[in-house]
Amino acid sequence: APALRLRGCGGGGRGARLVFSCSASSSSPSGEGGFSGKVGFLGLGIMGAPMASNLIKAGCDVTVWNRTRSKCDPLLSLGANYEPSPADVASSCDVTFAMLADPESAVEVACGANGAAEGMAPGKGYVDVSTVDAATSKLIGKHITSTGASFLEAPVSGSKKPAEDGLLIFLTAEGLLLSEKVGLDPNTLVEVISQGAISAPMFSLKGPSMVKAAYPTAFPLKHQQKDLRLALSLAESVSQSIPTVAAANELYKVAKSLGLADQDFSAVIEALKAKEEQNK
Ligand SMILES: NC(=O)C1=CN([C@@H]2O[C@H](COP(=O)(O)OP(=O)(O)OC[C@H]3O[C@@H](n4cnc5c(N)ncnc54)[C@H](OP(=O)(O)O)[C@@H]3O)[C@@H](O)[C@H]2O)C=CC1
Ligand SMILES: O=CC(=O)O
Repeated sequence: APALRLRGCGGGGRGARLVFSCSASSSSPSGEGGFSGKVGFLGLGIMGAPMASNLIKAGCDVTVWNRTRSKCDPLLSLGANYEPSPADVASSCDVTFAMLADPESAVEVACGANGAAEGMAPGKGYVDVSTVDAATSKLIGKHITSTGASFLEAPVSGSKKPAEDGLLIFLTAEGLLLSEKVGLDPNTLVEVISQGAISAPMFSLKGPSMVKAAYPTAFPLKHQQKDLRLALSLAESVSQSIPTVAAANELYKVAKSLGLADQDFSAVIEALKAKEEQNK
């Protein structure tokens, strides 16, 4: 049977990295515990679709659901099963992943009517890989664990291409990126960032788009601005000053007002260009 392995490594505790793999063999080469079974996937957008696709290609028995039903079709062609609601996916699977746009959709899919929590039970697991804030994650965790199921918050660092290539880095810290105030070991933070897409390679990934002024969407600008909003809100809650994020957020807001919300976030450079024009 195919095996889906979830194991924490590196840093330990709140800063641990999640190594996630699905292989056609049930034996773990490292000898560590894993599990075999049915895998659910909720949210088949830019990121979710290639992640689910890789699971299927690796031999996992995958069941999908997406708000817009038609986005399931390519996955069904690859052999995925379909269920009509998050609750149905959760009840028919051993572990269910969710890759949703933002906190609101993550809560709706997990805790709303016919949400995943309704299909959870002891022995099952729910892994939210969307990028959300700590309060949202705790709320979802509360709903899921109240059913006796397990919950893991595991946002990913990477983008469309790393998702397609199976090279995403899963971050399993409870409170992300805002220093010891939110309980994160800064050494682990540095280690994790140095291995992720938010290290210097992001510049080589986005720089060419900025130079060409062509922004094919890998990570929508609207989602980047949402993440800045989440970071600002968390920082506010612990009175932490994050001036660079605040400044970046202003720039992303300008970019959104220019109609660039659905472009790749590298289009933020257009906001700088607009400011220059204004100052002429
Ligand atoms: N793109 C990237 O490079 C990266 C993105 N992320 C994070 O991953 C997450 C997903 O991003 P991405 O795949 O790019 O975004 P997309 O906009 O492509 O996908 C968003 C998904 O959320 C679903 N969704 C939105 N609102 C609702 C709702 N109210 N109810 C149910 N489902 C809903 C969409 O369904 P529908 O198809 O019906 O619209 C879609 O499946 C975000 O949290 C983002 O911050 C993390 C790392 C990199
Ligand atoms: O949400 C985006 C990321 O790369 O992290």
